[in-house]
Amino acid sequence: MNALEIKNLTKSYPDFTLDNLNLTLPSGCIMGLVGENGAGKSTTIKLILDMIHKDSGSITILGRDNGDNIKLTKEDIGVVLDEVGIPECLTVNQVGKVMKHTFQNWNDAEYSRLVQKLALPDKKQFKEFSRGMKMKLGIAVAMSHNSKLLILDEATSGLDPVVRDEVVEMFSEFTRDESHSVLISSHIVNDLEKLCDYIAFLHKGKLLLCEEKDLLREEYGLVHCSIDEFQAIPFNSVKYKKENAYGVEAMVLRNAVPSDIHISPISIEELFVFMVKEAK
Ligand SMILES: Nc1ncnc2c1ncn2[C@@H]1O[C@H](COP(=O)(O)OP(=O)(O)OP(=O)(O)O)[C@@H](O)[C@H]1O
Repeated sequence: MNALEIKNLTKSYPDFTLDNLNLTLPSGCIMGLVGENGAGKSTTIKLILDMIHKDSGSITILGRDNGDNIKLTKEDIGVVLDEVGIPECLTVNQVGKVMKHTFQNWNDAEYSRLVQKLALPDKKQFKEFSRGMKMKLGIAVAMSHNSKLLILDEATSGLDPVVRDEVVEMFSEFTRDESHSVLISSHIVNDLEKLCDYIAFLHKGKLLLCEEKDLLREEYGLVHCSIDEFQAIPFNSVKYKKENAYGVEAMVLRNAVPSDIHISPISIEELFVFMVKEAK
C-alpha cells in the first residue's frame, strides 16, 4: 500500500500556484521534500493535513481520502509543524498526560524513552524551552501515538548537528517496520540525503522531480573537463553547465558520457541547486 498518494493537486493564491502536483510515497519509505523559500513545501503539507482547502486534485493517506473521516486518519499521522501547538505552561510529564487523553493509541513507555533519548528537561515549562527543545518535544509526541505516517515540516532546522543526527536515526528506526513512513520537508538537504529513500524537488510550486535517491545518484554525475572534451558529450544529456577560463563544469546523465571522460558523484544538494538554476 502507498502511505500517501497525491494526484493533480492544485492550490492558487494571488501570487503563487501549487501546480498539478503528483507524488507517491510507498509504505515503509521516507520522502524528503526539498525546495527554496516559498517553493510550496508548507502549502503541500497543509493541504495533505486538510488545514487548507485544495482547488482541485486528490490526496489519499493510508488508503483514505484526506477529506473523509480526517479525525480517524489523524490518529495515524504524527505531525510536527513549524509551530508546535503545546500549551505554554505544561512540563514534559504533563504533556504526556494530556496526550494520553488525546490519542487512543498513546504509548507512555515510548514517550518516556524518546523524552530521555532527546534529553528533554522534566521540570521546565514549555514556554521556557528553546526552539530546538520545542521541536524535540513535538517529535517525541508525534512518534508516541503509534502513528503510521510522520509528516514533518522543517522539523530538524532548529536542532544542533548532534541532535539532528540522532533524530535522523530515530526516523530511520521508525521506518524499519514496513508499515511506517515519513514525509519530511527541509532546507537542510544533507539531512535528507542521509535519511530519505525518495527525494522530491519543488520549485515555484512545480515538481521538478521525484525519484529514488539511489537512482538519482546512479543517473546523474558531475563532469569537470576542457571545452574540447565537452563537445563529445551529447547535448541532451547535459542538464546544467557552467563555463569558465579553465573549462566546463556540468551536471550530466551518466550513461551518455563517453567512457574516457571522468564523472564524479553528485550530492543531492548539488543536484537540487543545478536543477533550480536550470529551471530559472
Ligand atoms: N494564506 C496565504 N495567502 C496568500 N499566499 C500564501 C498563503 N500561504 C502561503 N502563501 C504563498 O505561497 C507560497 C508558498 O509558500 P509556502 O509556505 O508553501 O513555501 P515553503 O516552500 O514552505 O517556504 P519556506 O521554506 O520559506 O517555509 C509563498 O509565495 C507564500 O507567500
